Amino acid sequence: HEDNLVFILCQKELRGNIRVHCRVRPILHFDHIQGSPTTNRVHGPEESQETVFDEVKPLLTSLLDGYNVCIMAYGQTGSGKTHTMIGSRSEDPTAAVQDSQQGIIPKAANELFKLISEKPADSHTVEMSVVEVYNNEVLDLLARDEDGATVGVKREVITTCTGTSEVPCLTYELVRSSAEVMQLINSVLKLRSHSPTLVHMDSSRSHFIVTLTVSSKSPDALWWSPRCSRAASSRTSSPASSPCHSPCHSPCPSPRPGITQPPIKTKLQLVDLAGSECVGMSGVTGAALWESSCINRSLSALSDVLGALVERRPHVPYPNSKLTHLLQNAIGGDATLLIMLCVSPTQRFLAESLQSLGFGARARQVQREPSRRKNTALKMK
Ligand SMILES: Nc1ncnc2c1ncn2[C@@H]1O[C@H](COP(=O)(O)OP(=O)(O)OP(=O)(O)O)[C@@H](O)[C@H]1O
Repeated sequence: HEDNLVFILCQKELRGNIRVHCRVRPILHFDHIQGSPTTNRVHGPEESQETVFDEVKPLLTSLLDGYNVCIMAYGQTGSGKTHTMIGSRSEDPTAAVQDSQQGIIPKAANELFKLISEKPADSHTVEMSVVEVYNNEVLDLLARDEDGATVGVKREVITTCTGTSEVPCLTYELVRSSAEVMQLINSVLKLRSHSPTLVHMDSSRSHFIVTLTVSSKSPDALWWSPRCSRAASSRTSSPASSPCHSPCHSPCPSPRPGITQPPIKTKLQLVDLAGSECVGMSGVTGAALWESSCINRSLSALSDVLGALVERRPHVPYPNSKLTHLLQNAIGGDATLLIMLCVSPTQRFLAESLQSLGFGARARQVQREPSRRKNTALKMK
């Protein structure tokens, strides 16, 4: 069809270890798509949520094997990032989303708890945090007011003495099932900023980051009922981390030093980025224009970070934006990182689609240390 694009993706250098998939959202009169090695995988418009998730599923196994994992959706506004990460929302917010319409986050939570159920009882606990980065501020979406209602509370990102980034006082909630994960996400999604634009009537104006921290006891510690889990059964602040600057952090005590090992913690970060936007096309003004400018600046900071990593520069500008500072451990650290590029294959969005593919190509050129396993003794039958 003359209005649509056929993507012919080609790439000279494929040297990095960041995986990049491209998802093309369906449009009317779509003919066909050709994929090639710019990305590790191209998901055509006809591919279901299930098929997309099949590619992601093995990462959940590696999470339980001791690797940090980050899955991030990137793309222009309206290209299908929220559809890919969370899934289609029904008109009726109280209605359950059909399995076939669920995105990566609910499916990943489901798979994670399925895998945990196959492990020895009480060997794993999962805590969850949810933040949004809105107008370059980090908001803790699980923080509650005195009536118990979730309210976005501003938090800072700091660099710890080990050079990693950390959010002191971030709220973590213990979750025991994928239903609990989705209940919490649905309760905070209403806090996420949305605005109508000329390109997308329900455009997300913030980056949305769900983190599931899995604590796994080493096999020799299974007899031990950890005091940490007692703390985690109520609401906690920053228990999953070791921020040396965090005033809220109280390290989990080892009950018998020298005999048991503390639990190993691995993180699954699921990121629905706000969409890059050409303000001329989206027609935003006033507060929405400021939001767009913050979104575009943070995405360009993300691209700068990738550029610095590609060139192996001694200084990587993570602190230039709250988004990159927050994602520092996943982008430059030891996490297995999958970027899902979302594109709308129409002539009208050619420049945005090329920009997204350029971002993906840059990510593919980053050569990082191979993902590191937290503890080789972790694998439990
Ligand atoms: N692969 C797909 N299959 C079916 N519908 C899709 C697909 N991708 C996107 N859509 C639909 O397109 C619309 C826009 O998608 P979505 O809200 O996910 O965009 P977005 O990239 O998150 O936008 P923004 O950055 O502005 O928030 C939604 O109605 C969504 O259901």
